[in-house]
Amino acid sequence: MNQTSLLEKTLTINGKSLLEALRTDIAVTKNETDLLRLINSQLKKLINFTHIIIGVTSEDGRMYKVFLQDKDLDELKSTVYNQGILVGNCVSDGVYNQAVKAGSPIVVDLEELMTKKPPSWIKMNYETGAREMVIAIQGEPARKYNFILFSDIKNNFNHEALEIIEHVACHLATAVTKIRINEEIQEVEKEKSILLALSHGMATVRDKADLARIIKQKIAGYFNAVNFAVSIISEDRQSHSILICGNQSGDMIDDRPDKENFVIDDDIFDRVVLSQEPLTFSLSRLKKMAKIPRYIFLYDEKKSDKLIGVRLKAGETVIGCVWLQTSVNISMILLKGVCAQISIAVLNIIGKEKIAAQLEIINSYKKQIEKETSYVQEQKLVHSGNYDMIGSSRAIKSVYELINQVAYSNSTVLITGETGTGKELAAMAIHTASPRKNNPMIKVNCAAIPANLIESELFGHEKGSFTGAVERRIGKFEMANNGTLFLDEIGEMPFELQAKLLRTLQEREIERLGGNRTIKIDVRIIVATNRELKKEVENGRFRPDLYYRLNVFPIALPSLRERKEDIQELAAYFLERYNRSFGKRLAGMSSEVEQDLLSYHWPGNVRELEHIIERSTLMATSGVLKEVYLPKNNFQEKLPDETFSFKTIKENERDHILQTLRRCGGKISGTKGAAKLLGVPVSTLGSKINKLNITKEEIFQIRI
Ligand SMILES: Nc1ncnc2c1ncn2[C@@H]1O[C@H](COP(=O)(O)OP(=O)(O)OP(=O)(O)O)[C@@H](O)[C@H]1O
Repeated sequence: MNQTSLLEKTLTINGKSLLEALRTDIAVTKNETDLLRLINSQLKKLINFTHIIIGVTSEDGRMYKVFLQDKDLDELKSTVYNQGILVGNCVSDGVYNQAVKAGSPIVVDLEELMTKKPPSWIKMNYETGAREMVIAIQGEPARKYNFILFSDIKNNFNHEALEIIEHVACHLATAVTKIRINEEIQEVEKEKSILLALSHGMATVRDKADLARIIKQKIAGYFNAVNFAVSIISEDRQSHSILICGNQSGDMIDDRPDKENFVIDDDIFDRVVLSQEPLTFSLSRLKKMAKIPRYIFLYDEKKSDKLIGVRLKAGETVIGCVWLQTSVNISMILLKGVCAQISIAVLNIIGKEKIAAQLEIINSYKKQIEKETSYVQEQKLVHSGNYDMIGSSRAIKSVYELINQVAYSNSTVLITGETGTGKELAAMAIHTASPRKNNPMIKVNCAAIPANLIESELFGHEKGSFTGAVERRIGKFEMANNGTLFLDEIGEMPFELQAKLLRTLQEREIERLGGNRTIKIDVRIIVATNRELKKEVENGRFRPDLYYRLNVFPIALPSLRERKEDIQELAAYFLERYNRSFGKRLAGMSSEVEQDLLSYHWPGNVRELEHIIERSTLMATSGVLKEVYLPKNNFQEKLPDETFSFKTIKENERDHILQTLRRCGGKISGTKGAAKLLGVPVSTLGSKINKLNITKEEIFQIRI
């Protein structure tokens, strides 16, 4: 009779072998709970023991850790205990390896072991009252199970008990293997269903918020994520930034840190990017590094010390990483599967954002081009308008000659003359007589643009080249390409910019602000000023080299005082023009008016003449122009620029109505009323007075 049958015989109760019953029950055990129940109900009938631990070695055979323990033992559920026994112990701790070496169950006297240096889990058991234990090892070398039974009395485990333990351990090992396989199958099924649910969710991801929501709902809880982040690598691959981050309970913080770019210069990020497998880091250790990468501070090690990094790949390219801070052991296979799906979603988001950004750029270009086209058209319109140069005096004729001489060439022209003498008109005449006439003439008034903006106005800028440069903008030089650039009031050009302008004129190429490529330009330059540039040079306000570069072909426009013989012709020309635009039918002007015009000294030159005729035409009723409104005491009056102020037609209309009302003593209707004089119905004048807000005080307060 062999040993087992002997045992079975001894342990037979009511004709039934307890061992046989246990063996059969163990064989059909499906899960951990059943197995524990069995151990408590049946094994304890065969052997006297307080509790049991079933452990398993790691795949590499270097560690062993708890697979199952007697749940009744509350004292052993303390964190410290679990940390020791659950995380794992080294197989060469002096206890485990001794049992392996023995080849059969060994009894360990815990009191004696406590005098040496026992593993912490033994200490913990001793503290709960255990004084003796049996350790039995079973299974393949790569996957060994250990069964540890404790007793609170010494010499509890006799020879017979050891035999039973050895015998039962063999069956328990089979049962545990089965349970573990079952659990693994269940785990794989669960992982599959998670991945399936995730893939359904991922298919709906359109943006960061969607991805954050899906991760929070479907993954973060499963991985018990204290923190979860997805970071993406920049296009130049020099930095990475957080796309989304959050945790299972709190909201996924969507945009918070993504503005921050972390330069890829640390070992941690590099290691994750290079590793095929997820990498686990200890946060407390990372935070002891000499140079801690800033993104590591997103994770508070007090919540959990474990940070797992997994790379996200699109084809062969690593596009970012997933960071998972968790306190539990997670399936790395599942994590990799999850990350594969996150990669697709991230790629979609980045792609969409990129397309959106490109669309935005295209739209802004479109808008800019539309703006620029309309500007150019406007410019063309102005310059192709029938604004002939009027005058047949010798002085102006010599100007025409110069214009004709220079127009066909590409030479730079410097037009000088008092304000309103027709410098811009002359520039236009040069352009329209030149081979460039079908291309734009672009005007820049150097005095009208703030000094700090002239450079970008002339040369353009790239997006972000300075605060406020929210979009790329081409400059006037580029706009005028193949045409003419008219720099009015060149004397106002900031000194610092004069050198750059000189360089551009010499090299015929420009570089946009913030740009890094030079752009060839073919532009004819015409500049104008009412200052004496030579004097500006002498006073150090204008660069002499630029002055000489501009002064290639000077044209000096005569003042109207110097060509009085043109006044009549010009006045008739303007009268005709404003007759048309105001719908008037003035046949001409009286000889008194002609005389008045001739005797005036015209500090504002042709512009002033034009405005006076415009105003007088507006005020005239019918017949001939009998009166012109010249400034009083004009001969002694101040400098031209100070005397003349531009007015809109509306302002002129207001002034005119006001003056008429004053002359009529505020009378609106009747033969001597303002309405009659102005040639409008009384009701029209009444509503105009209201609209233009002309008050009684204004009418009566001021005497003309
Ligand atoms: N010879 C001319 N024939 C017809 N109109 C003229 C003549 N000269 C000037 N004008 C008109 O006078 C006005 C002022 O002319 P323009 O703007 O060319 O002068 P400017 O010398 O450039 O003035 P500023 O120095 O103030 O810029 C314009 O409306 C223009 O059409």
